[in-house]
Amino acid sequence: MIELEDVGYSYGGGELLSNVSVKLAPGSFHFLTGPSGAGKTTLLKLCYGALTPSSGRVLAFDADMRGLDRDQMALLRRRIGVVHQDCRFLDHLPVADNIALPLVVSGRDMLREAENLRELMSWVGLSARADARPPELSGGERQRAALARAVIMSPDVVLADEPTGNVDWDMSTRLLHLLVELNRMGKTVLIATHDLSLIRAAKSQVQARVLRISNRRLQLAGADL
Ligand SMILES: Nc1ncnc2c1ncn2[C@@H]1O[C@H](COP(=O)(O)OP(=O)(O)OP(=O)(O)O)[C@@H](O)[C@H]1O
Repeated sequence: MIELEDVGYSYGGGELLSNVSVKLAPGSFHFLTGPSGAGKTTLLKLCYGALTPSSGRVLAFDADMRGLDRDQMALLRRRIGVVHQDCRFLDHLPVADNIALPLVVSGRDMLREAENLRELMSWVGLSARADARPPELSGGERQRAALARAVIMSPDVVLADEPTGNVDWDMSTRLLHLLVELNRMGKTVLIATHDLSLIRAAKSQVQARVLRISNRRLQLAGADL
């Protein structure tokens, strides 16, 4: 699905990632962990083409991202749903409209999509909050809305950047459960998190590989988490 081949990433401040190779196989579930500033968000951005590697290459659905033109990239990005760390809502629009935004942008017939949107809002438990504005939402509601928006285009891959940041434990496990459900539906899932207790909680629900960024390298974490 998504494959990083010997990827390095450098910026003005120096080399952040070095010789990173990983394959997110179809239907797999991965956690990505590591200390703050290790490069988790950067690695996610490389996976969905928001950043270009300084060396090596990123393949998505067997295509080298670097060789894709704008339209091809746009099509590819529809197959990858991203839950951003900061949610990124349009605060003047109701929650339902924010969730539906990817449909609108891609020119879908919103009348035909209405049922899809209703079902998705119910799945994340936000039916009663459809008309609220994002600033009125709690942290957990924001994260669930961000998850709904990430999957409204039925992507094959879901990349979630700290989806349980700023929510309590009950909400963290609820969000985790939603991501596990997506995986059971066949989606490839990658969650970046510094929360090791979340990773431990997932063990009884899903077979997950845990990747850790340490000293610019990506390693497979052992069972000692
Ligand atoms: N293009 C860039 N220009 C400047 N700084 C950058 C750039 N790319 C990454 N960085 C820096 O690299 C570091 C890694 O950032 P990143 O957000 O990927 O880490 P992270 O592991 O997700 O951290 P956190 O857990 O705190 O979210 C940060 O210090 C960031 O400021």
